[in-house]
Amino acid sequence: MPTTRCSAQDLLAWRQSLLMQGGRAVDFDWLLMMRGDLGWAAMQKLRILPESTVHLAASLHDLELLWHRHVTEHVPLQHLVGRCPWRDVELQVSPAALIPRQETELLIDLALQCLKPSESEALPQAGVWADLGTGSGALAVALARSLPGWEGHAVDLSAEALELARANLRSLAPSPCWTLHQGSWWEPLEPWWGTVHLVVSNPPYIPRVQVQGLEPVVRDHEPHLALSGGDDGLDCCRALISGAPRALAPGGWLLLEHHHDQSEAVLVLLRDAGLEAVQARPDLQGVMRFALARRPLRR
Ligand SMILES: C[S@@+](CC[C@H](N)C(=O)[O-])C[C@H]1O[C@@H](n2cnc3c(N)ncnc32)[C@H](O)[C@@H]1O
Repeated sequence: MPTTRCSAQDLLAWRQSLLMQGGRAVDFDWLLMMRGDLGWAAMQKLRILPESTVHLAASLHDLELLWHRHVTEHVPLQHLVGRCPWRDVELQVSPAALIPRQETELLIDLALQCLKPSESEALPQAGVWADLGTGSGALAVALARSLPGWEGHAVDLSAEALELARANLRSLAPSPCWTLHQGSWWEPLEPWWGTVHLVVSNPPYIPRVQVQGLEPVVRDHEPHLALSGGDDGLDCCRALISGAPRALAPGGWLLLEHHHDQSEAVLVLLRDAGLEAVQARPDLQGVMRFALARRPLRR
């Protein structure tokens, strides 16, 4: 593969000239890291030691072509490099599924906290988890790695997304503790209804009319099946919550990600479904983006 060797100041001047075409510096530096293998520390060194020599794992020409496609056709950089760092892994990504978002990483921390409310407790050794609307398989990969003794189920309506999830699970969580299912939300898990201890879902939650107003990098390149949540954005949350009391095991947890302005509505849906310990949780900006609840132990 062609590589590049040049001075730090030449690289910075080249970077500046490409940023004049458009796009964000933070995205350009992400491309340098993911395709050029130029880490954060090396990036800082460019400015401190402008005379130093830099090695990139790609040619400047290749990087220019990728940046040009990103700026002119709004192709997500993750699609151009085919990979995306997420939690402690690097996932394969493609137009078949949503690019996993950083905020969704928190859903895993929240889920593990539900299973292990205090530091002194251990995670349960066995159980059943499900990731409904798995997309690239990001959440399923994280659960399979965190809960190795558990049985896992990842569901999606999209066959293409499931193929991507399969590739990620095979390479990042190779133990045979997970199964993929094509179908709608709880429906393919009917044989397991009443036995699922932990369910995570980042469903499509954008109100239909807002989808057309999204940035082209999202609207034109990510599957609309992963984005639109119906007229008010809550159709998928309603389906997930209404099935939860039957499908969860007694005491089992449901954790959902939702849009920035849906917290109250989702909490009401969870309470109305008869779930208990209903709580909202914020993202790193302090915005309530997650909701959790559990099935009561006794009815
Ligand atoms: C917002 S994406 C989330 C993907 C992945 N979990 C993540 O966090 O990156 C929502 C996913 O739900 C899937 N989906 C949409 N409708 C569905 C349905 N009725 N049943 C199952 N999955 C569905 C989409 O195909 C998409 O992969």
